[in-house]
Amino acid sequence: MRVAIIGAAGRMGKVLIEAVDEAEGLELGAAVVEPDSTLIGADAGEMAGIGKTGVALAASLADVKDDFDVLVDFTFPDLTLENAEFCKVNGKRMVIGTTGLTEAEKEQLSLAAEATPIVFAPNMSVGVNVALNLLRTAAQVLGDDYDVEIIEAHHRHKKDAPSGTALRMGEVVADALGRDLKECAVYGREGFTGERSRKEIGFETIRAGDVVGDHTVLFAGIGERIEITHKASSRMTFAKGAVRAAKWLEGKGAGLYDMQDVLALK
Ligand SMILES: NC(=O)C1=CN([C@@H]2O[C@H](COP(=O)(O)OP(=O)(O)OC[C@H]3O[C@@H](n4cnc5c(N)ncnc54)[C@H](OP(=O)(O)O)[C@@H]3O)[C@@H](O)[C@H]2O)C=CC1
Ligand SMILES: O=C(O)C1=N[C@H](C(=O)O)C[C@H](O)C1
Repeated sequence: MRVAIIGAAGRMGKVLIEAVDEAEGLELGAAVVEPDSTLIGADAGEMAGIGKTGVALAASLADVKDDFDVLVDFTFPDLTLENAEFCKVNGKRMVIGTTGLTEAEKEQLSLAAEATPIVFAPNMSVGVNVALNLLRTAAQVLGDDYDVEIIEAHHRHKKDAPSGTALRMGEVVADALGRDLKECAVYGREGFTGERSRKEIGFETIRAGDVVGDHTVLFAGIGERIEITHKASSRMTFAKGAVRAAKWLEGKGAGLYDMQDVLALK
């Protein structure tokens, strides 16, 4: 199966090139950088620091249309939606790690997935996806007696907040507690806020240095608290998940899937 990576010179893009190069059964078919990049034409592997791959960095998906079967996209919402339309029209499968999409943008993605199979997940690591199931269990057992707060930390370059993973964690916990996250989420606190309402789910965001991605969900009751924490120490954990998702897509029909489907955790 031939894989194209878009956003190839990005933090995730470079690691994805390495992960695809190492993966059995996958071949790097194309790597796309932004259209004004001075890197166009350079070898993708050399740019990623793994030596020659024989794949030249391209300026657009249209330029490499015949060179891949699956597109791996860790970029930003506008571009991801554009790419999903391209994949829909050209019969390409897709693995999407991009976060920060609005509800309307997610709806647009669902429409593209009616025509082509797409795995879309805010976090491709096995650990986070196992943690989502632990959170569901914890919330079901602890119920409304425990206050829920979600704390996440990422590197200084991250553009969206809270992280896609933190939001997904919030959705899972809210769902298990019979709440709607849109109604009970509180994003940061400042000033004279009054007492905490019992059913809110709080989000706290830290942006600092080179933190790859830390998430903690705190369930705090009277006399005890439980913290479920995941810490990513290398982006390779996300890239390996994306590789797994790309392989899993082979033979799948059109539809919007996530990593819980890929890992059979549903
Ligand atoms: N699901 C998951 O497991 C994970 C998801 N993510 C998400 O992935 C996304 C990307 O993160 P990260 O790699 O850190 O971000 P980066 O900003 O490092 O990467 C994005 C890359 O896309 C490039 N780009 C911009 N426009 C185009 C274009 N038209 N064509 C091709 N490439 C283009 C950018 O180039 P330039 O900088 O020159 O504009 C940049 O190199 C984020 O949404 C992040 O939250 C991250 C890690 C894990
Ligand atoms: O931007 C990042 O770096 C990450 N983004 C994802 C998110 O928003 O949840 C996943 C991971 O934590 C790294």
